[in-house]
Amino acid sequence: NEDVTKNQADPNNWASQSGDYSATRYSTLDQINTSNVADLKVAWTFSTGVLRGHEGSPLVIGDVMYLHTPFPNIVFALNLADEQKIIWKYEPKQDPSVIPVMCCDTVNRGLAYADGKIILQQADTNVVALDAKTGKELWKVANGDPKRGETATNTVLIVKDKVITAISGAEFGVRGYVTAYDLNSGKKVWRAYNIGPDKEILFNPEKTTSLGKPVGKDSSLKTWNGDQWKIGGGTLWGGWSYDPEADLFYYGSANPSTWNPAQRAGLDGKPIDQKWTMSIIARNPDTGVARWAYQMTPFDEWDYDGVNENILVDLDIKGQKTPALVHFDRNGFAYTLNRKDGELLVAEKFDPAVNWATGIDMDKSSKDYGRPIRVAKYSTFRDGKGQDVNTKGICPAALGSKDMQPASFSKLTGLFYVPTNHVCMDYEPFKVSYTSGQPYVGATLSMYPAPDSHGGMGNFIAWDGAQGKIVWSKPEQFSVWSGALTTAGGVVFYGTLEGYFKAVDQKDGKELFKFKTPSGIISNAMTYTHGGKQYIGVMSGVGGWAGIGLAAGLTNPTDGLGAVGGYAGLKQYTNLGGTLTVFSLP
Ligand SMILES: O=C(O)c1cc(C(=O)O)c2c(n1)C(=O)C(=O)c1cc(C(=O)O)[nH]c1-2
Repeated sequence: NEDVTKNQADPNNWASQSGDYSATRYSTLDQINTSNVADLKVAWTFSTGVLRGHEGSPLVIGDVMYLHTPFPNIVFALNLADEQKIIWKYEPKQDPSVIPVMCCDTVNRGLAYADGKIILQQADTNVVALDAKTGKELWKVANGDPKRGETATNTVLIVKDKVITAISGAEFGVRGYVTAYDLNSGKKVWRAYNIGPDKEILFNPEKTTSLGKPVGKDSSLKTWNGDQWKIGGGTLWGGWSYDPEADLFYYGSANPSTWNPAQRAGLDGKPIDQKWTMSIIARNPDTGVARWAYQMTPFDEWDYDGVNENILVDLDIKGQKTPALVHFDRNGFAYTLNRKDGELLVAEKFDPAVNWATGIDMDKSSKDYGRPIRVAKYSTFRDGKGQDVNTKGICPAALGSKDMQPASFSKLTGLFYVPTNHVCMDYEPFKVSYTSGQPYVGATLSMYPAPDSHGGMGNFIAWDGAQGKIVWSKPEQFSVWSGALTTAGGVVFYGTLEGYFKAVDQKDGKELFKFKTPSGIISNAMTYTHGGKQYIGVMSGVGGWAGIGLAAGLTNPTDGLGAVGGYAGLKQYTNLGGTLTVFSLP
């Protein structure tokens, strides 16, 4: 979309959730830099009036900031040229019965802007286009049905005249799909499922490839036992990216359901892949047809959803400039692929705790090429005997070495800055039956800091995507559940679950600034200018999966799929909130 490209190219704006189509979250602004960031002061704050987890970030287009909230998904337009006065406020009417159908808090990952329209996807899956000037509703379309377990938390991707969007609910047996709507009318253009028959997943058996080979007929169907695929999960709710040159957009798919692997084994009782869950998929935005796909975790046994963002940068790999895609997966491996054809280039652990696999098979002649090399004792399937057995000490935990919190790529250093988790788990699968719209999980979990390490549950790291190596690592007490921002000022910004907003040096991870905001931070740092002055913004509001205990008032340690016990210590540091804090130099 030309308007999106134009707005993204102007660093005075923060024009889309990921900053640019490549999802680098890098800004060329440098007024605030390593030598003066310690002097940052709060310029202004804004209370959203909503508690629970605040994800995503505000957008800034020219003089206007557009701000969203978790359920009920209120949208504010604030006039930056007139003391942040509220220009308009949009409050959708949503049935609160959607709240218990959301797996991991009532979060929303933010708005999109194009051609004078603000696009919001509400928790109840309604996609709404608002007139950016007036907040008037232009069109509205239901992308799913919460009664079937379908909800929404994602931002949308706008490419050309299409609004591309996702669906959540793999913990409710929802079969995931990606849908394109016409930006001007809201009319549905195409829908592609991630699992099922070829004509529904829009895979071309001869032309869609995986690791360089055509996927062949029924590439998904033949990896499922019977009809399980119909309630098989593989939703998508993470970050998007788009390569205009290849004309491909990229996303990852979530876990197969249920979480009890014994219920998903093949007819012969052996593991089967459950394609295309846990996969990165590259599709054409006009037709939805897949160009390539790569599955990170075949036959998932741990809930290592593959939905994390895919960052598109050109990297020097073995002396060759390569159009790369870099992905930090929940399973603890960072993958570098060729984004044009899906060739696998690098796959290495970015979390030293990872123990469920020793590595990824990189031998092109091996029948297991591209597949994880598993460690039997951390299997929760155990040759079919894992049901009702508590497998202990699996690293990472189900929420992965990294969850939805997006990383950033700095053009200054050529490195990736990654908010990570450092958490392990015990996982006990049990038999569960499917009822439409009800949880379909089938596992009891407990979570704890990675043992024999620094005692904390997170690290903020710098990563070399060409070498597949950690450059530096900064320990954090809790998982870093906030998205990173890098700038040409040499600084990288992120927030912590305790509520600190931090600035560190891209070179060595040295902490240059920190400020305790009113609540834990799970949103993404952003930057913009107004009146020639650079500002840095971040929302606080604890929640998400890691903060679900506080957000939903849960205290039983195994509630919140094990996160309540794991992050119980958070309540000593912070409380619910919903505030935007904007910083500037004095
Ligand atoms: O499978 C799904 O459909 C689904 C949806 C969501 C979501 O929409 O927030 C999460 C997850 N899974 C999930 O596995 C997960 O770790 C997670 C973390 C969060 C969060 O916002 O903190 N959401 C979700």
